[in-house]
Order: sequence, then C-alpha cells, then structure tokens
Amino acid sequence: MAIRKESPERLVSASRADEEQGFELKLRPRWLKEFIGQSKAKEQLSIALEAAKSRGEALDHVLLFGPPGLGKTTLATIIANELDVGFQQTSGPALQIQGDLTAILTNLRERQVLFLDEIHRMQPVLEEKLYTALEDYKLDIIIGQGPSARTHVMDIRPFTFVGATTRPGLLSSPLRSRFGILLRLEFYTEEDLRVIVERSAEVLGVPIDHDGASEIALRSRGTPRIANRLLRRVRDYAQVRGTGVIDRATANAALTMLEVDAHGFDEIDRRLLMTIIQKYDGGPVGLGTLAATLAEEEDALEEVYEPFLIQIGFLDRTPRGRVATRLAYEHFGLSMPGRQPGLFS
Ligand SMILES: Nc1ncnc2c1ncn2[C@@H]1O[C@H](COP(=O)(O)OP(=O)(O)OP(=O)(O)O)[C@@H](O)[C@H]1O
Repeated sequence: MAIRKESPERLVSASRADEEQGFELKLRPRWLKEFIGQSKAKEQLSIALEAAKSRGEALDHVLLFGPPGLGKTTLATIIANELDVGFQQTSGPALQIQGDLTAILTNLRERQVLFLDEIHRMQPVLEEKLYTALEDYKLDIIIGQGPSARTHVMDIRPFTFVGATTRPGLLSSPLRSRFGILLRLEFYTEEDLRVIVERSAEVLGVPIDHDGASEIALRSRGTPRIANRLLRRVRDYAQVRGTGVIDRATANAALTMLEVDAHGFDEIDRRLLMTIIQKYDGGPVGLGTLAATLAEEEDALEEVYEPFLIQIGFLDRTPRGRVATRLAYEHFGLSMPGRQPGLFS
C-alpha cells in the first residue's frame, strides 16, 4: 500500500488516487510498441527482451526508477506480456514479514516477473533475504526454533525481479548491484504527452482534436498519469458546457476553471515558489525549514513537488538549500533581486 504524502484532492498530483485504478487499467499500454516516448529505456529493454527470449532464459533483473506516474508499473506489466510469462505484484511497504516473502519466492513460476513497487521502503532483513534469491535463485530457510533450528537452502525457479523506485539513491549498494538492467524514466515531452492523450481519448471514445490534446499535454507536468486525469476532467466539461468535442478553447476553459495554469502548476506549486521568493528572498532555504513553513512533509517536497519544478528550471537544489530561479521570478511577473554593487567585489 502506497503511503499518501500529498492532498488526495490535488488535481495535478503524480500519485494515483484510489478510485483511478480501474480507469488506469483501461488506459495502460500492454505492449512495448504501444508504450509512447522513453526511447532510451525502450531500446535498452527491447534488446534485452529479444536476447532473453532467443536464449529461452529468464530476463535479467530490472530496476525502474524515476518520478511517480511515468509508467514504471506499466513497463513491468509490459515486460511480462512481451515475455509471455506470469506477473505478480507487491510493494516494499506491503511486505511485512519474512514468511510473506518466502511464500512469494517459493511459489514463483518458471521465468515469471515479480514486480516490487517502492522497493526503497522494503525492510532491511527482507532485503538481505532477497539477495541470494536474486543472485543464484536460492533461498535460506530456517527450520525449527531455538538450539535445534537448522538452515536449509532451497532452490527456487529462475525468475525476473522488477523493482521500481522514485528514490534510487536510497537503495543499498548490494541491492542495486543485483540488477542487470537499469532503466531511468524521464519526464515526457509535450509531443509524447499529446500522443498519449490522443491514444487515451481513442480508448475512451472521447472526440478530441490535435490542439485540444496539445493543450492538455502542455499542462500535464511531463506525466502521463496527470495527462489522463486532466483528459477525464476536460471530457466532463466538454460534455456539460461544450459540444462534447475537446478542442483548444474547451480544454483551455476547462483547465482554467480547474485552476491548472499554463505550466500545470496548482496552488501548492505557486505557494512553494512564492514562499522561497517572498519569505526567504529567493533562497537558499533548507528543505526542513521549507517543509515546516509550508506544513508539508519533507519527503513529499523531495519526491513529489520538486522534481518537476527542477526539471523545468524553476527551482534549484544547492548544497545550502532550495533556490528560486530567474524563470520562477519571471513566471510571477517579479524581477529578480540583483547583487548589491560591491558586495562581492
Ligand atoms: N509511455 C506511456 N504511454 C502511454 N500511457 C502511459 C505511458 N506511461 C504511463 N502511461 C499511463 O499513465 C498511467 C500511470 O502509469 P503507471 O501506473 O505505470 O505509473 P508509475 O510510474 O508506476 O506510477 P507509480 O510510481 O505512482 O506507481 C497508466 O494508466 C498508463 O496508462
């Protein structure tokens, strides 16, 4: 179960809301050729898939990393589909006791995919247990208790472990070294997102033109999950207030009403940047101080809010803290304070 770190009502959240599960399932690409964008990761993966298939072996273990909502779960399911093997999913926080992990590993089918989301949240004792399973498909099992306890080494079937994380830096190096294929997912370009919106609209049977899809793409923060969510909301607006067809004017009006601005910023992004600018003179301000001022969790700032602001160049992470950039000042129509003459000379 994912730990919720931000407001569940946040329209431009990259995290999945519980009620979106069914909707996402419907829109999820099933094959690599339907997976839009991420050309580097896709090429690396398609070569590895082809090679594993031709050798008739289990694919090497895969680590998927990048911000939420970019398609890690989707890619994990695609890997299983392309290999034509079974798929099982769990997550770091859901795995609580050794017995759970042992049961999962001993029940694996030949060459199947085991997907573990939020791998950085796995308990260290379980992580250690996983090492030998990943390394040589063996599992240490302790039989009995107390002085008569015996360790028994059990063979498990070859399988492909797919781990996903938004925080690769938190993985221990022994765990990281068990992955043969490392795939970094990046924020999507506007063009890729437009294609994703058009594909989703087709699956949902929603009439949309090129410009309408572009307008949604522009405000989706480089994230397919947000693009699909905005599409759903704009569809409602088009049905109730418009002709049912999503064109640029309809998309624009709907997104303006929903207070999602031209960069896909919402109230919290604006508050975060304005706090740095107004309260801390543009920064640097430490993460802890910023989180306390905004009444948000540090983790949420680092994992959810900041990555996109950094990607589009509005925020800088420096060793002394967070800094608002010139682009951020310009976005709010403010001029950036210059250095006082002579201060550094
Ligand atoms: N490349 C893509 N092409 C088309 N749709 C995509 C693509 N990537 C993601 N999506 C869509 O975005 C939604 C979110 O993707 P997914 O659940 O795989 O993200 P995630 O990275 O696993 O997120 P989280 O880390 O929060 O679990 C899915 O419904 C999927 O349809």
